[in-house]
Amino acid sequence: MPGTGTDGRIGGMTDFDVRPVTEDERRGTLDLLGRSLHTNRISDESWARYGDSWPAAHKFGAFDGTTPIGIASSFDTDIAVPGGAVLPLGAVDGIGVRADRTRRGVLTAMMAVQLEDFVARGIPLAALHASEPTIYGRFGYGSAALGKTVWLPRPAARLHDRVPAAGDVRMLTPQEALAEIPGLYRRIGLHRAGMIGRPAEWWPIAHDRLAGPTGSHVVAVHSGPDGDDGFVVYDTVDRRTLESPDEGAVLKVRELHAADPVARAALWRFLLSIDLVSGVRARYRPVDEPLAAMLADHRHARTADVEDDLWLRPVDVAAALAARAYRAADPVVLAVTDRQLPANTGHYEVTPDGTHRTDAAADLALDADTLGMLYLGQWSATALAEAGRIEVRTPGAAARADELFTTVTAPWCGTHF
Ligand SMILES: CC(=O)SCCNC(=O)CCNC(=O)[C@H](O)C(C)(C)COP(=O)(O)OP(=O)(O)OC[C@H]1O[C@@H](n2cnc3c(N)ncnc32)[C@H](O)[C@@H]1OP(=O)(O)O
Repeated sequence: MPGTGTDGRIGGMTDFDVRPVTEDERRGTLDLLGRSLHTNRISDESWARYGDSWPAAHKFGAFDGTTPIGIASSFDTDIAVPGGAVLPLGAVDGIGVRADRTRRGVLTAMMAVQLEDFVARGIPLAALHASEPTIYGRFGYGSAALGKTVWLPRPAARLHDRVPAAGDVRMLTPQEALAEIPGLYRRIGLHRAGMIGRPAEWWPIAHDRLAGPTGSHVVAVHSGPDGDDGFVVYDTVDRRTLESPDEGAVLKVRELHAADPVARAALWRFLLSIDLVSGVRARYRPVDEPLAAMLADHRHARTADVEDDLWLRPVDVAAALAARAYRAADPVVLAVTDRQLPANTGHYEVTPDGTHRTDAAADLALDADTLGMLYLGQWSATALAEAGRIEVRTPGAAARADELFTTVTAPWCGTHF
């Protein structure tokens, strides 16, 4: 069976075996993950509520005897790529190594087994959100979609009069949200490269934040001429104190999804209309969301941060390159080097009509993680060459690659996992 029997023995200090997690080991490995991320031990009550979202499938643990010392988890879903195709995705949603066993190769062994498993199951792309940006490049993951944090102060920030906005916004009870939002997310669809499907096991934790005992999230839905077409999930942090009783609350947007610009504008207009709020903060928004242009005074859309959001790993380079669309331009030959999955190492010709392996000389040379950065269109080949990540072997080839790979819309994931 792929993924079993990887032994680790580093300097005689650590002995471990990487193998699939069994049913009985689910809770122990979730606890281990929680400890590594410095969250609380999972209570019986929480386990009863969302233990189902931690199935044994697609989890590999590093074990010292029967004791888990590392966990690498993923779930199967799909991802939209430039041009609109949707590809199977291994969504890596939980990585952790026990604090007394770090820096001895446990993660390295688990990542090798997880990648072999993706290969064996024919999954062409893997993705994750990184706790630290220095960890995953060595395993072939590249920062593929950025997200911006915006701050809109109230009451100063308001939409200008020509922003198209129609329809109604209504708030849902937690029970209505649980029933309606998964279907609405599906109907809105994966309309940007980088968006992923949300399988059944993704929802329970989100549900817990809505309807669980500590649930603080609020959901509002937009309805247009064809029915519900957008939703926002937010919560608030009260900043009123005795010293400043009028400070108001900060409204934190957890997610905002809309099928079209009208629904999106109406949801922003709604958020900016809520009383006793000193400002609206949203993290991981698409970098090209035109909030500044939507405001009467565009300086009130303050971009507080732009950070790495989705990291992408081409697992099957030929399949991944063949699946996305390219713009009209002269072909370019890429020399890809993949240290973890050497079968990917080779030359690929990219043309507007498709891609194929070739023996032709390469115009540009790059590693698998850099291909992950280039793939969704977030970074230009020119920028990656200037940053020393792409070696230009044929003068002018980076500009040609830019013409082929550029996308009009920035990639965006919009789902935390
Ligand atoms: C997708 C997600 O779930 S993101 C969440 C990731 N988890 C966490 O951040 C929880 C806290 N951290 C941990 O559990 C561990 O430190 C891990 C999982 C990040 C790393 O596990 P380890 O077993 O220590 O990694 P391993 O020993 O295989 O290290 C491999 C290489 O990566 C480097 N590395 C590992 N972690 C880090 C880090 N946090 N920062 C910088 N370099 C790192 C190591 O130095 C090593 O480099 P080398 O090959 O040049 O010697």
